[in-house]
Amino acid sequence: MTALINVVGAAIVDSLEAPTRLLAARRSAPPQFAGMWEFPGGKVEAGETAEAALHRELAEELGIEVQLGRELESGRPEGWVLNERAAMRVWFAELTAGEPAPLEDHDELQWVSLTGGDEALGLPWIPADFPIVRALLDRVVAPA
Ligand SMILES: Nc1nc2c([nH]c(=O)n2[C@H]2C[C@H](O)[C@@H](COP(=O)(O)OP(=O)(O)OP(=O)(O)O)O2)c(=O)[nH]1
Repeated sequence: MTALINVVGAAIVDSLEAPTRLLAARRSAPPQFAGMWEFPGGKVEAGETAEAALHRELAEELGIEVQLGRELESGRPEGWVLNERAAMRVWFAELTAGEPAPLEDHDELQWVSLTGGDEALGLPWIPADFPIVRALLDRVVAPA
């Protein structure tokens, strides 16, 4: 059996304390994901912690630094299942430095409302991300 690919993603919100908006990112590559929205992030590299990988990916992709908040629990240590080969852990995050820009892998960024109905769910996310977005909306409405 091949080990799962560990992916990390950030749910970047305007405020960890009282989130009202989420920063979604539209992928520009590879072709099967281009045009779909996702949580910025990427694969954890060998010898790297998940949190360090997320900070690295956010710096590379968006040119930002963040403070990580709590993890969006999936109920499994490996995180949210993306497909038969990969799972993604997702953390809430708040900007601490930089202005997000689509430097790498994305061609558009958009702040979407987490409080005004289903704006976030209206984006064409990568299909595997919809349960994650729904869980995030539930968490924001009813914080743990
Ligand atoms: N970053 C991210 N990847 C996601 C999400 N949903 C989802 O299915 N994926 C998939 C797409 C890819 O198969 C994989 C992550 O790969 P990636 O291309 O972002 O990773 P990376 O930046 O390290 O890229 P590379 O070194 O392989 O080129 O997870 C998501 O919300 N965010």
